[in-house]
Amino acid sequence: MSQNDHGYYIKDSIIGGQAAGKGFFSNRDLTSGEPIVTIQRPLMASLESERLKDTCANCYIWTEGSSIGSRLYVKKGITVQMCAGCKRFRYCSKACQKEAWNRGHKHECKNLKPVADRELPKAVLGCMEILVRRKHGLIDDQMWQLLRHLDSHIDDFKANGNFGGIELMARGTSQFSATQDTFNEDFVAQMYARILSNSMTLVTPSFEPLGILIDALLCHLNHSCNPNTYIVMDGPQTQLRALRDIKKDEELFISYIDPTMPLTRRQSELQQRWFFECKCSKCQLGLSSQEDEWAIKPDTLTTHYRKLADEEIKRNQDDYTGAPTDEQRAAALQAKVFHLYEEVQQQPDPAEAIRTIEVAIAFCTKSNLWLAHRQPLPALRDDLIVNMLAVGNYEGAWFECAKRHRHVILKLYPEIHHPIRVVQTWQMAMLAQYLASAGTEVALGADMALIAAMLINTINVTSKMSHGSESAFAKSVQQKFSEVESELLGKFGSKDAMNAAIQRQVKLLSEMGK
Ligand SMILES: C[S@@+](CC[C@H](N)C(=O)[O-])C[C@H]1O[C@@H](n2cnc3c(N)ncnc32)[C@H](O)[C@@H]1O
Repeated sequence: MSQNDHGYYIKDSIIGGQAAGKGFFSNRDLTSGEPIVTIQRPLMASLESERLKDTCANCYIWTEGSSIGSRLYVKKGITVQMCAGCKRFRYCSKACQKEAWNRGHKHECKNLKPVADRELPKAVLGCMEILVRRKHGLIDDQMWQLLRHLDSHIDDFKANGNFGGIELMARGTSQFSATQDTFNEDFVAQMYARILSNSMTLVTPSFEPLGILIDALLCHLNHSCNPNTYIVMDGPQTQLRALRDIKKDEELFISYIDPTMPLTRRQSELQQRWFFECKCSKCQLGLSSQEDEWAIKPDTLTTHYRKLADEEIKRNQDDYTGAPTDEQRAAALQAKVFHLYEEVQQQPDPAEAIRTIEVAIAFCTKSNLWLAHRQPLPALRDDLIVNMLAVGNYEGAWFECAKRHRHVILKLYPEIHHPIRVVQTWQMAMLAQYLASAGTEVALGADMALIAAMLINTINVTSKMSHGSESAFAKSVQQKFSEVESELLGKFGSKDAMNAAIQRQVKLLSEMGK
């Protein structure tokens, strides 16, 4: 058992009666929102191909892609310049370029030059970085041993038929990194497989995905669909924080996946990517957790939807056995909606995406089966908001935000500082502010500036818990709060008058989300 004074220790873990390798445990009582581990920079982080074009490869500032002013933690006018050597990585400043150069880029830049116009997957680039840095003495023995002890799941990759692809990628990785003299092909294939099965998603402070990261310490965190901690990022700084109060010696869990998905989706994603059957406290509830709750009993489906479900079952016969049951019908309708949801993820045109989302949402509501918090309905609504903002339908996006605020957020993210709850509420606040500045009359009697102020006031408290008061995100919220407060105080004359006016908007906000 390795002990330390950071709030955690690592030891063997048993989850739902099955061995789960090593895991993190708390070495004292922890309070909700408390930081547990802070890593200044993970061992390796690698950007998606698309993000290489607009994101600093050192501090991971994403310069583009803002959803209506909610990314105020990004300095205005910031741009990235391409490395003149490799023509692949971009940096937001000379200082960032220098830091990356000294961290190891100087040993790979010239090798990447001949393949400048070739797209290389993030895992290949990440694996190259690790091999090059170790070859040149830039990863110490202790970190290297931790990394080497991570499970590569090679046998699982062999069993699922993906090992051939791994060998191919590993060959390219060896060649492009010019490390064949130091590591043999088997070793590189194992390292590549370790990256695939142990990496986490690199995200912005507002949870937009940027790429992957590997950290040999954080990789020891096991998964639960009912996690008691979460990871938040602030550029390269990666922090593990408590989602709830945690007792000494409890295991610390993060969620590797979206834990709001129904049981079968969660299980199959965990099995496919991490090769285990989840027996966490939520999975042990089977179909009786809120993620698998339907609005009506499947045996009360209308004839129309029963017929549609039977057609789906017939079309996908291999997935079902015996005569259709009511539960199978509900599962078939769910599979159909997930299919539409997956179509939306591949759709680059926002107007087309909106059309598909509206079909899927109408299917959920007209079948009467879906509760507002049952997936993929909330995920479809999130995508609807993003795509409506992309086409400039700010009012439409507002009403979807109001519905999410009223029906979904409290249910899926009950903790006041749940980072997704904080970020979604912040997006909504910034949208309200935009509508106020545009003078849009959203609803009779609605004062969008006051609604924005009310939401910003809440987030000003909760973002300090979710992200930490020193984070760029919480600081940008604090700054916005001060601006809004002084503006409104000027208008209302006193805090009491301002708060009374805000209170009158609370009911209206709820009504807008009906
Ligand atoms: C990132 S590693 C976590 C650390 C791992 N336990 C170890 O000892 O290296 C991911 C692997 O841990 C195991 N694991 C994580 N969460 C689990 C869970 N809830 N139940 C069973 N195994 C789990 C699986 O083998 C998974 O592929």
